[in-house]
Amino acid sequence: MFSRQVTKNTSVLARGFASSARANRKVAVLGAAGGIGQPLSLLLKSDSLVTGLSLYDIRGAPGVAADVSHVNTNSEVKGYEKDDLKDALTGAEVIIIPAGVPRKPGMTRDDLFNTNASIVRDLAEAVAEYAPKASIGIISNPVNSTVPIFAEVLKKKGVFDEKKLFGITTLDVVRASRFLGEIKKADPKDVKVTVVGGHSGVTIVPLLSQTAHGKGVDGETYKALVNRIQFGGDEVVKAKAGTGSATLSMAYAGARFTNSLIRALNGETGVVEPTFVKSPLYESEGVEYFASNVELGTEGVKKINPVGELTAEEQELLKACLPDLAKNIKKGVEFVNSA
Ligand SMILES: NC(=O)C1=CN([C@@H]2O[C@H](COP(=O)(O)OP(=O)(O)OC[C@H]3O[C@@H](n4cnc5c(N)ncnc54)[C@H](O)[C@@H]3O)[C@@H](O)[C@H]2O)C=CC1
Ligand SMILES: O=C([O-])CC(=O)C(=O)O
Repeated sequence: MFSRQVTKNTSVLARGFASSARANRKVAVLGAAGGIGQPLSLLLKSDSLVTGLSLYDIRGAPGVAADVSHVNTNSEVKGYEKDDLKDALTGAEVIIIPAGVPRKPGMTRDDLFNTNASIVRDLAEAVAEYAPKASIGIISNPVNSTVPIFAEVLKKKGVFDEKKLFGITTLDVVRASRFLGEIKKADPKDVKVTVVGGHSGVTIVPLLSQTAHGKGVDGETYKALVNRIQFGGDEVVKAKAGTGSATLSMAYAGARFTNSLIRALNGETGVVEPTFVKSPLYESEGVEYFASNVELGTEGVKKINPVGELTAEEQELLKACLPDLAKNIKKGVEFVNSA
């Protein structure tokens, strides 16, 4: 099902996602009853690498758990709500977080900060207490700020491991692959696009020159494609007309990321996913977190790949990205430390 950046992968239906040497992983989803949480939980239930599924939401997760638990795969599913966060998190090795409000038309992701920052902070406090060694994937927006918020809370609690905290930016490469495939009339599974930076507007930097299919795209077509990749989320927000943002494609992207992470944790080598992590790449320019292709391993982040060679246009895109990204990161860091 998942066409991935670097390693091979085939149909989930054919093999229940990829198999791996040691398949024994409990995954917790926080925000499991939401627009993303429900289809993500279903996809994780169909992933043979997920042996336990712990579904938590402030409301509704036991119902979702009862529903997906009837899917005839081997994993155990349990649902938790309200104050049951401790039980939901205990023993979780991977925690995926789509908790928080989505955008409405006219809003930026940063407009979600006021509501989602405190949701993510509170969940980070619980994770620090009940699952401090877990690998954590953050979906909640604004990702450029929620990842630093999560990190600052874990630092305060003395349990921050930069190898184990990931902002999930997979949807950007999923979109880029699909949109470029449409233009080149190619099967998206053969179209791999590297996307770096952050996860909002101009902080999303597609590197089309680094893929064979992207090389010939220029002029207005290039500009329109870059814009569509950067603002793909807005396309969905507008089409949903006030009822939310991308949920199904995000669930697909989140399940792909989780599957890659588990395969790497289980010892598979050569697993590479784009993800927003604590990164040295632009630290000297005040950007402490940055998405690029990251090789995953048994401890989480194994190797952060550099962005590679950029065209003049891509250098301009990166120039526009860095100051915005630095601002978003600072806002997250200050939210925790000025409280
Ligand atoms: N990283 C990415 O690429 C993407 C991120 N998103 C973001 O994902 C988030 C969720 O989006 P949707 O699922 O569409 O929203 P939704 O409103 O449908 O679901 C959110 C769920 O979070 C739950 N929730 C709220 N506070 C909680 C808490 N303290 N603990 C546990 N659960 C809590 C709600 O009860 C609700 O069920 C939004 O912030 C959205 O912007 C959306 C699409 C892509
Ligand atoms: O656009 C949004 O608000 C949701 C999101 O992050 C995306 O779809 O990429």
